[in-house]
Amino acid sequence: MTSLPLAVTPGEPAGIGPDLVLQTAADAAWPGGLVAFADPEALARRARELGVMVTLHEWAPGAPLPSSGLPVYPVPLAQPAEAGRPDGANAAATLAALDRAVEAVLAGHCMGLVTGPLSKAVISDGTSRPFSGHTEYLAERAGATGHPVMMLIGGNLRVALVTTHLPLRAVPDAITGDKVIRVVRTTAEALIEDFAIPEPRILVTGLNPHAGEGGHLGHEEQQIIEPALERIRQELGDRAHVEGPVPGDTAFTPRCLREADTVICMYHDQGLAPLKQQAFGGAVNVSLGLPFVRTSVDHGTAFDLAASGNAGGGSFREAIALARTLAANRARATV
Ligand SMILES: NC(=O)c1ccc[n+]([C@@H]2O[C@H](COP(=O)([O-])OP(=O)(O)OC[C@H]3O[C@@H](n4cnc5c(N)ncnc54)[C@H](O)[C@@H]3O)[C@@H](O)[C@H]2O)c1
Ligand SMILES: N[C@H](C(=O)O)[C@H](O)COP(=O)(O)O
Repeated sequence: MTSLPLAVTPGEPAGIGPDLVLQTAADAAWPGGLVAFADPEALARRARELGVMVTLHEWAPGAPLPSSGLPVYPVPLAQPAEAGRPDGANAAATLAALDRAVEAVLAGHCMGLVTGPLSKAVISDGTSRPFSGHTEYLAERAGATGHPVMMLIGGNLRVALVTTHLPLRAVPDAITGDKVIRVVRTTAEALIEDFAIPEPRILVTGLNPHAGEGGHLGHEEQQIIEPALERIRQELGDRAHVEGPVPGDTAFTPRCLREADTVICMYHDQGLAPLKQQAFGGAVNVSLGLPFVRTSVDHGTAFDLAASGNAGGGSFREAIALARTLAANRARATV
């Protein structure tokens, strides 16, 4: 299993995703083991723009990997990709590349999936289907019965989210007891099985300032989060230690973090702002609770940097390394 390649999708073809894939493949120290699902002509053009030398080899699932260069499963774009100028006409092909990569992973031809950044707006506008993010889309594609959890890992933080890509106004209604329980359960199971952390310590934040201040600043803690945590504590028993709800600011103080393996936050920016402040450019996004390993970068499409050669590849390299570790841990856990 761990000798299989990783499937990689460069993501938005006008963004920096193709740069990261090509620069990684051109690195003399690069040991190989990636297959790109992308338009070979678009990759070749970006390589020329970057001045990067990489030989691209057409690849099909099950075929042997070339001894050097970058294997590519071809997924043609509708229009030539212009660096920094996203084109909705390419949105369907960009999603198709993701679909082919997921199929290759599910069919056992690749050990996991590493995704480059997509623009949710370009995909939504270009395909006329709402696209809120890879996490939600992959869950749908993979037919996961569970509900995948978005976790970002960087610096000394692991942050998981109860709600992900939705308007802030919709967040309180989206936080239900069942959802809190599912997210804590999925996070605990992934920490134990994928990350090999026995008895993980999980800190769960509240939604409101000061975790609701005893009901004076909001009722979600008393009415929803506390009862849900009580139920999941009983379910998990000694397998994990769940604390909370703690105020969202206090959760990120050094003392709290020393006592936690993961912080579960109620909404996107409550968790990702502290994480990106600490580790942007070197952190990894991982989808917990999927039937396969999927990691991604911590940054977006950075249209301003596409084809400039100035896109940092730290997060992409970490995403590849973590995908390999998680795949190896999963393989060990299933023998
Ligand atoms: N994994 C993903 O698919 C993913 C993650 C985050 C954002 N996005 C998408 O990206 C788009 C743009 O989002 P944004 O502008 O908020 O964030 P962004 O990460 O694209 O850009 C924020 C800033 O960081 C810089 N930056 C980003 N990546 C960098 C890198 N590798 N090296 C150096 N500098 C880098 C950019 O130049 C910009 O100044 C949105 O459509 C969003 O949905 C996708
Ligand atoms: N929420 C992520 C971030 O801010 O880094 C990002 O948008 C990617 O999410 P998906 O992996 O679901 O596309």
